Amino acid sequence: MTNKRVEVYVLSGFLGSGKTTFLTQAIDYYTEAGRKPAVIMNEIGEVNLDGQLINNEVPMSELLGGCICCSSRGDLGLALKELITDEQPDLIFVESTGIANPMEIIDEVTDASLIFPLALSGIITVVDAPQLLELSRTSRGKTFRLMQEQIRCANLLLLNKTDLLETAAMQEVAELVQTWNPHADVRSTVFSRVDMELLEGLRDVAAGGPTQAESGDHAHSEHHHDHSHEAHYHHSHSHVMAYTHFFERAVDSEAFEQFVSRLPQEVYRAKGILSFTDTASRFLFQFAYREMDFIKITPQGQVPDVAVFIGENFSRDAVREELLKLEAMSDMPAVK
Ligand SMILES: Nc1nc2c(ncn2[C@@H]2O[C@H](COP(=O)(O)OP(=O)(O)OP(=O)(O)O)[C@@H](O)[C@H]2O)c(=O)[nH]1
Repeated sequence: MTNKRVEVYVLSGFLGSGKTTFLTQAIDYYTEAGRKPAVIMNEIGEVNLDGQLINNEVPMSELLGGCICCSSRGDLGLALKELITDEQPDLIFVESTGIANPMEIIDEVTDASLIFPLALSGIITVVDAPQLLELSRTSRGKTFRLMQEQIRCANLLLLNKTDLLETAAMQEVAELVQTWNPHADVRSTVFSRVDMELLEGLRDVAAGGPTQAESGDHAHSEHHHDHSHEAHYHHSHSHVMAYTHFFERAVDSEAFEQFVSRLPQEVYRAKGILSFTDTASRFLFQFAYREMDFIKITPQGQVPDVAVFIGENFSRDAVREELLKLEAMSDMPAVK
């Protein structure tokens, strides 16, 4: 009976670090190996855009419009139960929002494992290595502390986007991360590519190794702290905000690119699905840590033209105004 427990992997990492990039590869790996993966995705925006990148044969449950760690306790447990009952997967990946504190999620998964046939098998944190390095040199703010927390609880750490770093800088990030979490298996990655067999080895650690034992204690004490005192940073996501824009009209691709490149520094993540007046295909657009990326897609199901902007204390109105101006230049209707 105990062998039949569904393996649950918590995937954490700051916004845009490469979690979905990792997830698509993990899904391919397990599907090819004849095992059935399922996914729970949590997005702070009102639509799940990352889900578009996931093979539509993979059972997926969505927790939208908020952060797992702030939404009512039990939502994640319920989603896990439903997936297990309805789909009988072999393993489940829980992709948290980039702003979630994984401690709370670990807490919920372990709570659920008391009642349902599942086991927390690994905590994988994807780190945007260049971003962490810059933050460690320049700021000690909330984002930095959240990243630190996400790194501390992992048993597999992917130092991602190393294609954007020199060797010396890479060394600096690796050392930093090692001091915060000496227990984790740390790997440098480009586009989150890693030998997926590593995941198989995580189970032993998660089953009672130092990382999990520490995280467990931590989760409980932090949790207690949150509810009894002034909101702790990871529970007050008030500094992080999102604006979701549903398009009425398709916009010009170049004008849109220019608009994205002019976004204020405070907007550190944006993504969307768009139709352009000057392209035949629709595009999934990504903006993370000031880098822009457009991928041609044919969305599954009915997905409207939409873009989500995530950042700290930026003006939603200003972003909206700019987008409305772009829309005003077009007479081609958007997909709604
Ligand atoms: N240069 C570079 N870009 C990368 C790498 N890994 C991922 N990216 C890009 O970074 C962007 C964000 O990647 P995602 O996998 O969507 O990140 P995420 O963590 O799922 O993002 P959220 O769901 O918003 O938190 C995409 O445009 C990726 O193509 C990398 O190693 N190097």
